[in-house]
Amino acid sequence: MKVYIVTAKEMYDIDNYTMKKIGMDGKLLMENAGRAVSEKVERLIEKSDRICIFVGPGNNGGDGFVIARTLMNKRYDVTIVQVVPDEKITGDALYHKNVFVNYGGSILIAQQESEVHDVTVNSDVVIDAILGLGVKGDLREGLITAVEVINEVANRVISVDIPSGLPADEGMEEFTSVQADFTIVIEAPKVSAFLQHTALYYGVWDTVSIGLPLIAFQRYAKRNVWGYEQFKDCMPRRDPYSHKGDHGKGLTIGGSATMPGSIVMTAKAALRAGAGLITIGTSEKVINRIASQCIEATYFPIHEQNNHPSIPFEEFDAITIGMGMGRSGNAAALVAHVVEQTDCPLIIDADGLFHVKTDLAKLKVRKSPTIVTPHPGEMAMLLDISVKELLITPFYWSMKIAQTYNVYVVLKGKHTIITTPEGIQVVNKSGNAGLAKGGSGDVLAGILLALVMQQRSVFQALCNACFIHGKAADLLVEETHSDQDLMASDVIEGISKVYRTLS
Ligand SMILES: NC(=O)C1=CN([C@@H]2O[C@H](COP(=O)(O)OP(=O)(O)OC[C@H]3O[C@@H](n4cnc5c(N)ncnc54)[C@H](OP(=O)(O)O)[C@@H]3O)[C@@H](O)[C@H]2O)[C@@H](O)CC1
Ligand SMILES: Nc1ncnc2c1ncn2[C@@H]1O[C@H](COP(=O)(O)OP(=O)(O)O)[C@@H](O)[C@H]1O
Ligand SMILES: [K+]
Repeated sequence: MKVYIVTAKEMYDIDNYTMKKIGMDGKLLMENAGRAVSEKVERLIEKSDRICIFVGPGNNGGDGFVIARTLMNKRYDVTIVQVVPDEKITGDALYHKNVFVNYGGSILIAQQESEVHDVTVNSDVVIDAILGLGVKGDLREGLITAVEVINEVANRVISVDIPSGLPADEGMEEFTSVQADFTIVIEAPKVSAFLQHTALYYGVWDTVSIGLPLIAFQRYAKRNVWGYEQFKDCMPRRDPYSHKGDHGKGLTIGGSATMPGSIVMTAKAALRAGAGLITIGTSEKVINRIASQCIEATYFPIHEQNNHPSIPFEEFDAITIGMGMGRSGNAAALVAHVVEQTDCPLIIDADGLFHVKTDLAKLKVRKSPTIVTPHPGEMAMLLDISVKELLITPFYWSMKIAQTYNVYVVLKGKHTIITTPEGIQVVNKSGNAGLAKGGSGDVLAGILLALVMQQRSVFQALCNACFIHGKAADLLVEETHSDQDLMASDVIEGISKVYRTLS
Protein backbone atom coordinates (compact mmCIF):
# COMPACT_ATOMS: atom_id res chain seq x y z
CA MET A 1 0.00 0.00 0.00
CA LYS A 2 1.21 3.48 -0.84
CA VAL A 3 1.72 5.63 2.25
CA TYR A 4 0.96 9.25 1.37
CA ILE A 5 2.51 12.14 3.27
CA VAL A 6 0.26 15.19 3.62
CA THR A 7 0.33 18.81 4.65
CA ALA A 8 -2.54 20.17 6.76
CA LYS A 9 -4.05 21.82 3.68
CA GLU A 10 -3.88 18.65 1.63
CA MET A 11 -5.56 16.71 4.44
CA TYR A 12 -8.34 19.29 4.72
CA ASP A 13 -8.78 19.17 0.92
CA ILE A 14 -9.05 15.38 1.07
CA ASP A 15 -11.50 15.65 3.94
CA ASN A 16 -13.65 18.23 2.12
CA TYR A 17 -13.61 16.24 -1.10
CA THR A 18 -14.78 13.17 0.83
CA MET A 19 -17.62 15.07 2.42
CA LYS A 20 -18.73 17.24 -0.49
CA LYS A 21 -18.04 15.09 -3.56
CA ILE A 22 -18.27 11.60 -2.11
CA GLY A 23 -21.04 12.46 0.31
CA MET A 24 -19.64 10.98 3.52
CA ASP A 25 -20.78 12.95 6.51
CA GLY A 26 -18.22 14.55 8.87
CA LYS A 27 -19.83 12.84 11.86
CA LEU A 28 -19.37 9.48 10.15
CA LEU A 29 -15.70 10.21 9.47
CA MET A 30 -15.26 11.16 13.10
CA GLU A 31 -16.99 7.95 14.19
CA ASN A 32 -14.72 5.95 11.88
CA ALA A 33 -11.66 7.81 13.18
CA GLY A 34 -12.54 7.27 16.84
CA ARG A 35 -13.34 3.60 16.30
CA ALA A 36 -10.20 2.91 14.31
CA VAL A 37 -8.02 4.68 16.86
CA SER A 38 -9.69 2.80 19.74
CA GLU A 39 -8.91 -0.50 18.08
CA LYS A 40 -5.22 0.42 17.90
CA VAL A 41 -5.26 1.81 21.44
CA GLU A 42 -6.59 -1.52 22.73
CA ARG A 43 -3.46 -3.20 21.41
CA LEU A 44 -1.31 -0.81 23.39
CA ILE A 45 -3.03 -0.94 26.78
CA GLU A 46 -4.15 -3.39 29.47
CA LYS A 47 -7.74 -3.90 30.55
CA SER A 48 -6.81 -2.70 34.03
CA ASP A 49 -5.27 0.59 32.86
CA ARG A 50 -6.85 3.81 34.02
CA ILE A 51 -7.29 5.85 30.86
CA CYS A 52 -7.56 9.60 30.78
CA ILE A 53 -8.62 11.19 27.50
CA PHE A 54 -7.81 14.87 27.08
CA VAL A 55 -10.09 16.63 24.61
CA GLY A 56 -9.66 20.06 23.07
CA PRO A 57 -11.90 22.44 21.11
CA GLY A 58 -11.85 21.00 17.57
CA ASN A 59 -12.45 17.79 15.68
CA ASN A 60 -9.40 16.15 17.23
CA GLY A 61 -11.31 16.52 20.51
CA GLY A 62 -14.34 15.07 18.71
CA ASP A 63 -12.29 11.96 17.93
CA GLY A 64 -11.52 11.87 21.66
CA PHE A 65 -15.24 11.64 22.56
CA VAL A 66 -15.72 8.71 20.17
CA ILE A 67 -12.65 6.95 21.58
CA ALA A 68 -13.95 7.51 25.12
CA ARG A 69 -17.38 6.08 24.29
CA THR A 70 -15.94 3.09 22.43
CA LEU A 71 -13.54 2.17 25.24
CA MET A 72 -16.08 2.86 27.98
CA ASN A 73 -18.54 0.55 26.23
CA LYS A 74 -15.90 -2.18 26.41
CA ARG A 75 -15.65 -1.64 30.17
CA TYR A 76 -12.37 0.23 30.20
CA ASP A 77 -11.90 2.73 33.02
CA VAL A 78 -12.14 6.02 31.11
CA THR A 79 -12.12 9.62 32.30
CA ILE A 80 -12.65 12.50 29.87
CA VAL A 81 -10.85 15.73 30.65
CA GLN A 82 -12.14 18.66 28.62
CA VAL A 83 -9.54 21.41 28.63
CA VAL A 84 -11.79 24.12 27.15
CA PRO A 85 -15.14 25.51 28.33
CA ASP A 86 -18.36 23.88 27.06
CA GLU A 87 -19.16 26.61 24.52
CA LYS A 88 -15.95 25.82 22.61
CA ILE A 89 -17.17 22.35 21.70
CA THR A 90 -19.26 22.72 18.55
CA GLY A 91 -20.27 20.94 15.33
CA ASP A 92 -19.46 17.26 14.88
CA ALA A 93 -17.45 17.24 18.11
CA LEU A 94 -20.52 18.47 20.04
CA TYR A 95 -22.64 15.79 18.40
CA HIS A 96 -20.24 13.07 19.60
CA LYS A 97 -19.90 14.72 23.01
CA ASN A 98 -23.68 14.48 23.42
CA VAL A 99 -23.68 10.85 22.30
CA PHE A 100 -20.94 10.12 24.85
CA VAL A 101 -22.97 11.81 27.62
CA ASN A 102 -26.13 9.96 26.55
CA TYR A 103 -24.18 6.70 26.87
CA GLY A 104 -23.65 7.64 30.51
CA GLY A 105 -20.19 9.15 30.16
CA SER A 106 -19.13 11.97 32.42
CA ILE A 107 -16.85 14.86 31.66
CA LEU A 108 -14.40 16.66 33.87
CA ILE A 109 -13.85 20.23 32.76
CA ALA A 110 -10.37 20.96 34.01
CA GLN A 111 -8.37 24.03 33.18
CA GLN A 112 -6.54 24.65 36.43
CA GLU A 113 -3.10 23.16 36.70
CA SER A 114 -3.82 21.32 39.94
CA GLU A 115 -6.90 19.56 38.52
CA VAL A 116 -5.09 18.56 35.36
CA HIS A 117 -2.13 17.39 37.41
CA ASP A 118 -4.21 15.20 39.73
CA VAL A 119 -6.13 13.46 37.01
CA THR A 120 -2.95 12.85 35.00
CA VAL A 121 -0.88 11.35 37.80
CA ASN A 122 -3.78 9.10 38.71
CA SER A 123 -3.97 7.55 35.27
CA ASP A 124 -1.89 4.87 33.57
CA VAL A 125 -2.45 6.07 30.03
CA VAL A 126 -3.16 9.52 28.64
CA ILE A 127 -4.88 9.75 25.29
CA ASP A 128 -4.11 13.12 23.79
CA ALA A 129 -6.98 14.47 21.65
CA ILE A 130 -6.40 18.13 22.47
CA LEU A 131 -5.40 19.46 19.06
CA GLY A 132 -4.79 17.97 15.64
CA LEU A 133 -4.31 19.48 12.22
CA GLY A 134 -5.90 22.77 13.20
CA VAL A 135 -3.25 24.12 15.57
CA LYS A 136 -2.31 27.75 14.91
CA GLY A 137 0.14 29.99 16.75
CA ASP A 138 1.10 29.68 20.40
CA LEU A 139 -1.06 27.45 22.56
CA ARG A 140 -3.62 29.40 24.52
CA GLU A 141 -4.32 29.31 28.26
CA GLY A 142 -5.74 25.99 29.42
CA LEU A 143 -4.27 24.04 26.51
CA ILE A 144 -0.72 24.96 27.31
CA THR A 145 -1.21 23.93 30.94
CA ALA A 146 -2.56 20.56 29.85
CA VAL A 147 0.32 19.97 27.44
CA GLU A 148 2.93 20.91 30.01
CA VAL A 149 1.41 18.75 32.74
CA ILE A 150 1.09 15.76 30.39
CA ASN A 151 4.75 16.09 29.44
CA GLU A 152 5.76 16.37 33.05
CA VAL A 153 3.77 13.65 34.79
CA ALA A 154 1.93 11.35 32.39
CA ASN A 155 2.95 7.71 32.52
CA ARG A 156 2.27 6.84 28.91
CA VAL A 157 0.93 9.11 26.19
CA ILE A 158 -0.90 8.09 23.05
CA SER A 159 -1.60 11.02 20.74
CA VAL A 160 -4.44 11.05 18.24
CA ASP A 161 -3.39 12.05 14.71
CA ILE A 162 -0.63 14.48 15.79
CA PRO A 163 0.94 15.19 19.18
CA SER A 164 -1.07 18.22 20.30
CA GLY A 165 0.61 21.52 19.56
CA LEU A 166 2.94 20.10 16.94
CA PRO A 167 2.48 21.70 13.51
CA ALA A 168 1.57 19.30 10.70
CA ASP A 169 3.70 21.20 8.20
CA GLU A 170 7.34 22.15 7.84
CA GLY A 171 8.65 25.65 8.51
CA MET A 172 7.79 26.12 12.19
CA GLU A 173 10.73 26.33 14.51
CA GLU A 174 9.09 27.11 17.86
CA PHE A 175 6.08 25.37 19.35
CA THR A 176 4.96 23.64 22.53
CA SER A 177 3.94 20.07 21.86
CA VAL A 178 2.89 16.94 23.67
CA GLN A 179 5.71 14.41 23.65
CA ALA A 180 3.94 11.21 22.68
CA ASP A 181 5.10 7.66 23.24
CA PHE A 182 2.87 6.52 20.44
CA THR A 183 0.86 8.44 17.85
CA ILE A 184 -2.05 6.96 15.98
CA VAL A 185 -2.07 8.92 12.76
CA ILE A 186 -5.33 9.30 10.90
CA GLU A 187 -5.01 8.02 7.33
CA ALA A 188 -1.69 9.61 6.32
CA PRO A 189 1.41 10.82 8.16
CA LYS A 190 1.84 14.55 8.13
CA VAL A 191 5.03 16.23 6.89
CA SER A 192 6.20 16.89 10.47
CA ALA A 193 6.59 13.14 11.02
CA PHE A 194 9.67 13.35 8.75
CA LEU A 195 11.49 16.42 10.02
CA GLN A 196 14.48 16.16 12.29
CA HIS A 197 13.19 18.69 14.84
CA THR A 198 9.59 17.42 14.99
CA ALA A 199 9.60 13.69 14.21
CA LEU A 200 10.60 12.62 17.70
CA TYR A 201 7.47 14.16 19.23
CA TYR A 202 5.42 11.44 17.56
CA GLY A 203 7.18 8.63 19.40
CA VAL A 204 6.37 5.46 17.47
CA TRP A 205 3.61 6.11 14.96
CA ASP A 206 1.19 4.02 13.00
CA THR A 207 -1.69 4.92 10.71
CA VAL A 208 -5.36 3.96 10.73
CA SER A 209 -7.80 4.12 7.85
CA ILE A 210 -11.10 5.93 8.36
CA GLY A 211 -12.50 5.30 4.89
CA LEU A 212 -11.20 8.32 2.99
CA PRO A 213 -11.15 7.42 -0.72
CA LEU A 214 -7.93 6.69 -2.55
CA ILE A 215 -8.95 9.01 -5.39
CA ALA A 216 -8.94 11.92 -2.96
CA PHE A 217 -5.34 11.13 -1.98
CA GLN A 218 -4.35 10.71 -5.62
CA ARG A 219 -5.88 14.08 -6.33
CA TYR A 220 -4.45 16.13 -3.47
CA ALA A 221 -1.51 14.40 -1.79
CA LYS A 222 1.80 15.32 -3.40
CA ARG A 223 4.26 13.14 -1.52
CA ASN A 224 4.60 9.56 -0.43
CA VAL A 225 6.87 7.15 1.38
CA TRP A 226 9.09 4.84 -0.68
CA GLY A 227 8.98 1.45 1.00
CA TYR A 228 9.56 -2.22 0.32
CA GLU A 229 6.41 -2.57 -1.77
CA GLN A 230 7.40 0.21 -4.15
CA PHE A 231 10.95 -1.15 -4.35
CA LYS A 232 9.73 -4.67 -5.11
CA ASP A 233 7.22 -3.51 -7.70
CA CYS A 234 9.63 -1.55 -9.84
CA MET A 235 13.00 -3.19 -9.36
CA PRO A 236 14.11 -4.56 -12.77
CA ARG A 237 14.81 -8.29 -12.94
CA ARG A 238 17.91 -9.54 -14.75
CA ASP A 239 17.30 -11.08 -18.14
CA PRO A 240 18.80 -14.59 -18.20
CA TYR A 241 20.37 -13.83 -21.61
CA SER A 242 21.74 -10.44 -20.67
CA HIS A 243 25.40 -9.51 -21.02
CA LYS A 244 27.47 -7.03 -19.08
CA GLY A 245 26.73 -4.21 -21.49
CA ASP A 246 23.02 -4.50 -20.71
CA HIS A 247 23.61 -3.49 -17.10
CA GLY A 248 25.46 -0.31 -17.79
CA LYS A 249 28.98 0.87 -18.14
CA GLY A 250 29.60 3.40 -15.40
CA LEU A 251 32.36 5.85 -14.71
CA THR A 252 33.09 7.03 -11.21
CA ILE A 253 35.42 10.00 -10.88
CA GLY A 254 36.97 10.96 -7.57
CA GLY A 255 39.54 9.99 -5.01
CA SER A 256 42.76 11.82 -4.25
CA ALA A 257 46.06 11.21 -2.48
CA THR A 258 44.51 11.76 0.96
CA MET A 259 41.13 10.16 0.24
CA PRO A 260 41.73 7.19 -2.04
CA GLY A 261 39.24 4.83 -0.40
CA SER A 262 35.94 6.51 -1.10
CA ILE A 263 36.04 5.96 -4.84
CA VAL A 264 36.74 2.27 -4.24
CA MET A 265 33.66 1.98 -2.06
CA THR A 266 31.57 3.70 -4.72
CA ALA A 267 32.85 1.33 -7.39
CA LYS A 268 32.35 -1.78 -5.28
CA ALA A 269 28.85 -0.71 -4.28
CA ALA A 270 27.96 -0.06 -7.92
CA LEU A 271 29.16 -3.53 -8.94
CA ARG A 272 27.42 -5.17 -5.99
CA ALA A 273 24.24 -3.32 -6.90
CA GLY A 274 24.32 -4.80 -10.38
CA ALA A 275 26.32 -2.49 -12.66
CA GLY A 276 27.79 -4.30 -15.68
CA LEU A 277 31.13 -2.51 -15.86
CA ILE A 278 32.71 0.16 -13.71
CA THR A 279 35.69 2.36 -14.53
CA ILE A 280 37.33 4.35 -11.78
CA GLY A 281 38.71 7.67 -12.92
CA THR A 282 41.16 8.80 -10.29
CA SER A 283 44.48 10.48 -9.67
CA GLU A 284 47.30 8.68 -11.44
CA LYS A 285 49.18 8.82 -8.16
CA VAL A 286 46.74 6.59 -6.29
CA ILE A 287 45.80 4.02 -8.90
CA ASN A 288 48.54 1.63 -7.87
CA ARG A 289 47.50 1.90 -4.26
CA ILE A 290 43.83 1.15 -4.85
CA ALA A 291 43.78 -1.12 -7.87
CA SER A 292 44.09 -4.24 -5.76
CA GLN A 293 41.11 -3.22 -3.63
CA CYS A 294 38.60 -3.46 -6.44
CA ILE A 295 39.91 -5.91 -8.97
CA GLU A 296 36.65 -6.01 -10.90
CA ALA A 297 36.93 -2.37 -11.97
CA THR A 298 39.02 -0.83 -14.72
CA TYR A 299 40.99 2.35 -14.09
CA PHE A 300 41.45 5.62 -15.89
CA PRO A 301 44.31 7.84 -14.69
CA ILE A 302 43.60 11.50 -14.17
CA HIS A 303 46.68 13.70 -14.39
CA GLU A 304 46.64 16.38 -11.77
CA GLN A 305 48.18 19.05 -13.94
CA ASN A 306 45.83 18.51 -16.84
CA ASN A 307 42.55 20.32 -16.35
CA HIS A 308 40.82 18.71 -19.29
CA PRO A 309 41.73 15.07 -19.42
CA SER A 310 40.64 13.25 -22.51
CA ILE A 311 38.19 10.91 -20.82
CA PRO A 312 36.13 9.06 -23.44
CA PHE A 313 32.79 10.12 -21.91
CA GLU A 314 30.77 8.75 -24.80
CA GLU A 315 31.70 5.21 -23.74
CA PHE A 316 29.75 5.48 -20.50
CA ASP A 317 26.07 5.17 -19.68
CA ALA A 318 26.25 7.21 -16.47
CA ILE A 319 28.84 9.01 -14.38
CA THR A 320 29.25 9.83 -10.75
CA ILE A 321 31.73 12.47 -9.63
CA GLY A 322 33.01 14.01 -6.43
CA MET A 323 33.71 11.35 -3.79
CA GLY A 324 37.03 12.07 -2.13
CA MET A 325 38.25 14.21 -5.00
CA GLY A 326 39.30 17.12 -2.79
CA ARG A 327 38.91 20.82 -3.29
CA SER A 328 41.85 21.73 -5.47
CA GLY A 329 41.56 24.04 -8.45
CA ASN A 330 42.21 21.12 -10.71
CA ALA A 331 39.32 19.16 -9.21
CA ALA A 332 37.08 22.20 -9.73
CA ALA A 333 38.08 22.41 -13.39
CA LEU A 334 37.46 18.71 -13.84
CA VAL A 335 33.95 18.97 -12.38
CA ALA A 336 33.15 21.93 -14.65
CA HIS A 337 34.48 19.96 -17.62
CA VAL A 338 32.37 16.90 -16.81
CA VAL A 339 29.23 19.00 -16.28
CA GLU A 340 29.68 20.67 -19.66
CA GLN A 341 31.00 17.83 -21.78
CA THR A 342 28.91 14.83 -20.80
CA ASP A 343 25.58 13.79 -22.18
CA CYS A 344 24.54 10.96 -19.91
CA PRO A 345 23.04 10.88 -16.39
CA LEU A 346 25.47 12.57 -14.00
CA ILE A 347 25.47 12.09 -10.22
CA ILE A 348 27.29 14.81 -8.30
CA ASP A 349 28.25 14.06 -4.71
CA ALA A 350 30.53 15.29 -1.91
CA ASP A 351 33.38 17.57 -3.13
CA GLY A 352 31.73 17.60 -6.55
CA LEU A 353 28.91 19.60 -4.96
CA PHE A 354 31.39 22.05 -3.49
CA HIS A 355 32.85 22.70 -6.93
CA VAL A 356 29.57 22.85 -8.79
CA LYS A 357 28.23 25.51 -6.45
CA THR A 358 30.11 28.26 -8.28
CA ASP A 359 28.20 27.54 -11.47
CA LEU A 360 24.92 25.86 -10.66
CA ALA A 361 23.26 27.50 -13.66
CA LYS A 362 25.30 25.18 -15.91
CA LEU A 363 23.31 22.25 -14.58
CA LYS A 364 20.14 23.74 -15.95
CA VAL A 365 21.27 23.43 -19.56
CA ARG A 366 22.46 19.83 -19.38
CA LYS A 367 20.42 17.68 -21.72
CA SER A 368 20.67 14.48 -19.67
CA PRO A 369 19.50 14.05 -16.08
CA THR A 370 21.64 15.59 -13.36
CA ILE A 371 21.39 14.23 -9.84
CA VAL A 372 22.77 16.03 -6.80
CA THR A 373 23.13 14.04 -3.58
CA PRO A 374 23.91 16.43 -0.71
CA HIS A 375 23.80 15.72 2.99
CA PRO A 376 22.27 18.64 4.95
CA GLY A 377 25.63 20.43 5.31
CA GLU A 378 26.25 20.29 1.57
CA MET A 379 22.69 21.31 0.76
CA ALA A 380 22.92 24.32 3.09
CA MET A 381 26.20 25.25 1.41
CA LEU A 382 24.55 25.10 -2.03
CA LEU A 383 21.73 27.36 -0.83
CA ASP A 384 23.79 29.76 1.31
CA ILE A 385 21.59 29.11 4.32
CA SER A 386 22.27 27.53 7.69
CA VAL A 387 21.80 23.80 8.27
CA LYS A 388 19.18 24.71 10.87
CA GLU A 389 17.17 26.74 8.35
CA LEU A 390 17.41 23.89 5.87
CA LEU A 391 16.24 21.23 8.29
CA ILE A 392 13.18 23.23 9.34
CA THR A 393 11.98 23.35 5.73
CA PRO A 394 13.76 20.58 3.79
CA PHE A 395 10.90 19.75 1.42
CA TYR A 396 10.64 23.36 0.30
CA TRP A 397 14.38 23.76 -0.25
CA SER A 398 14.68 20.47 -2.10
CA MET A 399 11.91 21.58 -4.43
CA LYS A 400 13.57 24.95 -4.90
CA ILE A 401 16.90 23.45 -6.01
CA ALA A 402 15.25 20.78 -8.15
CA GLN A 403 13.09 23.23 -10.03
CA THR A 404 15.53 26.13 -10.27
CA TYR A 405 18.36 24.03 -11.69
CA ASN A 406 16.38 21.25 -13.37
CA VAL A 407 18.04 18.56 -11.26
CA TYR A 408 17.03 15.56 -9.19
CA VAL A 409 17.81 16.17 -5.53
CA VAL A 410 18.60 13.40 -3.07
CA LEU A 411 18.73 15.19 0.28
CA LYS A 412 20.30 12.59 2.56
CA GLY A 413 19.45 12.03 6.20
CA LYS A 414 17.43 9.78 8.46
CA HIS A 415 14.54 10.45 6.12
CA THR A 416 16.11 10.97 2.72
CA ILE A 417 13.97 13.23 0.53
CA ILE A 418 14.08 12.59 -3.22
CA THR A 419 12.75 15.35 -5.46
CA THR A 420 12.41 15.38 -9.24
CA PRO A 421 12.72 18.48 -11.46
CA GLU A 422 8.96 18.15 -12.03
CA GLY A 423 8.35 18.46 -8.29
CA ILE A 424 7.53 14.87 -7.32
CA GLN A 425 8.77 14.14 -3.80
CA VAL A 426 9.18 10.90 -1.91
CA VAL A 427 10.73 10.02 1.41
CA ASN A 428 12.84 6.93 1.93
CA LYS A 429 12.33 5.51 5.39
CA SER A 430 14.82 2.66 5.38
CA GLY A 431 18.15 3.08 7.15
CA ASN A 432 19.41 3.57 10.66
CA ALA A 433 22.06 5.43 12.64
CA GLY A 434 24.64 2.78 11.72
CA LEU A 435 24.88 4.70 8.45
CA ALA A 436 26.03 7.82 10.29
CA LYS A 437 29.64 6.97 9.57
CA GLY A 438 32.20 8.07 6.98
CA GLY A 439 31.83 6.29 3.68
CA SER A 440 28.07 5.65 3.77
CA GLY A 441 27.50 8.38 1.22
CA ASP A 442 30.14 6.92 -1.10
CA VAL A 443 28.33 3.59 -1.00
CA LEU A 444 25.03 5.29 -1.79
CA ALA A 445 26.66 7.04 -4.78
CA GLY A 446 27.67 3.65 -6.15
CA ILE A 447 24.21 2.15 -5.73
CA LEU A 448 22.69 5.22 -7.37
CA LEU A 449 25.06 4.87 -10.32
CA ALA A 450 24.22 1.19 -10.76
CA LEU A 451 20.48 1.70 -10.60
CA VAL A 452 20.37 4.76 -12.83
CA MET A 453 22.00 2.59 -15.49
CA GLN A 454 19.57 -0.26 -15.02
CA GLN A 455 16.21 1.48 -14.71
CA ARG A 456 14.46 3.45 -17.38
CA SER A 457 12.98 5.86 -14.87
CA VAL A 458 15.67 7.94 -13.15
CA PHE A 459 13.20 8.76 -10.39
CA GLN A 460 12.50 5.10 -9.60
CA ALA A 461 16.21 4.33 -9.79
CA LEU A 462 17.01 6.98 -7.18
CA CYS A 463 14.21 5.86 -4.88
CA ASN A 464 15.22 2.22 -5.15
CA ALA A 465 18.89 3.02 -4.60
CA CYS A 466 18.14 4.93 -1.40
CA PHE A 467 15.85 2.16 -0.26
CA ILE A 468 18.46 -0.56 -0.93
CA HIS A 469 21.16 1.42 0.89
CA GLY A 470 19.01 1.90 3.99
CA LYS A 471 17.50 -1.57 3.91
CA ALA A 472 20.96 -3.17 3.66
CA ALA A 473 21.89 -1.33 6.86
CA ASP A 474 18.60 -2.36 8.51
CA LEU A 475 19.03 -6.04 7.69
CA LEU A 476 22.65 -5.99 8.86
CA VAL A 477 21.67 -4.38 12.16
CA GLU A 478 18.82 -6.85 12.63
CA GLU A 479 20.88 -9.93 11.83
CA THR A 480 24.60 -9.60 12.40
CA HIS A 481 25.67 -6.08 13.34
CA SER A 482 24.60 -3.17 15.51
CA ASP A 483 24.16 0.48 14.66
CA GLN A 484 27.39 1.05 16.56
CA ASP A 485 29.74 -1.23 14.66
CA LEU A 486 28.28 -1.04 11.16
CA MET A 487 30.79 0.18 8.59
CA ALA A 488 30.28 1.45 5.07
CA SER A 489 32.02 -1.59 3.61
CA ASP A 490 29.55 -3.83 5.48
CA VAL A 491 26.72 -2.00 3.76
CA ILE A 492 28.17 -2.98 0.38
CA GLU A 493 27.92 -6.62 1.43
CA GLY A 494 24.44 -5.96 2.83
CA ILE A 495 23.17 -5.14 -0.67
CA SER A 496 23.14 -8.91 -1.27
CA LYS A 497 20.76 -9.39 1.63
CA VAL A 498 18.32 -6.90 0.15
CA TYR A 499 18.46 -8.45 -3.30
CA ARG A 500 17.97 -11.92 -1.89
CA THR A 501 14.60 -10.84 -0.47
CA LEU A 502 13.43 -10.49 -4.08
CA SER A 503 14.26 -14.04 -5.12
N1 LIG B 1 -10.00 13.67 7.38
C1 LIG B 1 -9.82 14.42 8.42
O1 LIG B 1 -9.06 15.36 8.36
C2 LIG B 1 -10.49 14.08 9.66
C3 LIG B 1 -10.04 14.69 10.81
N2 LIG B 1 -10.43 14.35 11.98
C4 LIG B 1 -9.80 14.94 13.16
O2 LIG B 1 -9.95 16.32 13.16
C5 LIG B 1 -8.71 16.96 13.37
C6 LIG B 1 -8.71 18.31 12.75
O3 LIG B 1 -9.78 19.01 13.30
P1 LIG B 1 -9.83 20.58 13.38
O4 LIG B 1 -9.68 21.14 12.02
O5 LIG B 1 -11.05 20.93 14.09
O6 LIG B 1 -8.53 20.97 14.18
P2 LIG B 1 -8.14 20.71 15.73
O7 LIG B 1 -6.68 20.75 15.76
O8 LIG B 1 -8.82 19.59 16.33
O9 LIG B 1 -8.72 21.97 16.50
C7 LIG B 1 -8.85 23.26 16.00
C8 LIG B 1 -9.41 24.05 17.14
O10 LIG B 1 -8.34 24.36 17.99
C9 LIG B 1 -8.29 25.75 18.20
N3 LIG B 1 -6.89 26.15 18.22
C10 LIG B 1 -6.04 26.22 17.16
N4 LIG B 1 -4.85 26.61 17.55
C11 LIG B 1 -4.92 26.81 18.89
C12 LIG B 1 -3.98 27.25 19.84
N5 LIG B 1 -2.71 27.56 19.51
N6 LIG B 1 -4.37 27.33 21.13
C13 LIG B 1 -5.64 27.05 21.47
N7 LIG B 1 -6.58 26.63 20.59
C14 LIG B 1 -6.21 26.52 19.32
C15 LIG B 1 -9.05 26.37 17.09
O11 LIG B 1 -9.58 27.57 17.56
P3 LIG B 1 -9.67 28.86 16.60
O12 LIG B 1 -8.26 29.15 16.18
O13 LIG B 1 -10.50 28.46 15.46
O14 LIG B 1 -10.23 29.89 17.49
C16 LIG B 1 -10.09 25.32 16.79
O15 LIG B 1 -11.19 25.48 17.67
C17 LIG B 1 -7.71 16.02 12.82
O16 LIG B 1 -6.42 16.21 13.35
C18 LIG B 1 -8.31 14.68 13.20
O17 LIG B 1 -7.96 14.33 14.52
C19 LIG B 1 -11.41 13.26 12.14
O18 LIG B 1 -12.29 13.54 13.14
C20 LIG B 1 -12.23 12.96 10.94
C21 LIG B 1 -11.61 13.13 9.66
N1 LIG C 1 20.82 8.40 11.41
C1 LIG C 1 20.68 7.95 10.16
N2 LIG C 1 19.61 7.18 9.85
C2 LIG C 1 19.47 6.72 8.60
N3 LIG C 1 20.33 6.98 7.57
C3 LIG C 1 21.39 7.74 7.82
C4 LIG C 1 21.62 8.26 9.13
N4 LIG C 1 22.76 8.98 9.08
C5 LIG C 1 23.22 8.92 7.81
N5 LIG C 1 22.41 8.17 7.05
C6 LIG C 1 22.57 7.88 5.62
O1 LIG C 1 23.95 7.62 5.37
C7 LIG C 1 24.41 8.34 4.22
C8 LIG C 1 25.47 9.34 4.67
O2 LIG C 1 25.91 10.10 3.59
P1 LIG C 1 27.05 11.19 3.73
O3 LIG C 1 26.71 12.10 4.86
O4 LIG C 1 27.28 11.78 2.40
O5 LIG C 1 28.26 10.27 4.19
P2 LIG C 1 29.80 10.31 3.84
O6 LIG C 1 30.10 11.63 3.22
O7 LIG C 1 30.48 10.15 5.15
O8 LIG C 1 30.05 9.16 2.94
C9 LIG C 1 23.17 8.96 3.59
O9 LIG C 1 22.63 8.09 2.64
C10 LIG C 1 22.21 9.10 4.77
O10 LIG C 1 20.87 9.08 4.37
K1 LIG D 1 -3.66 15.23 19.23
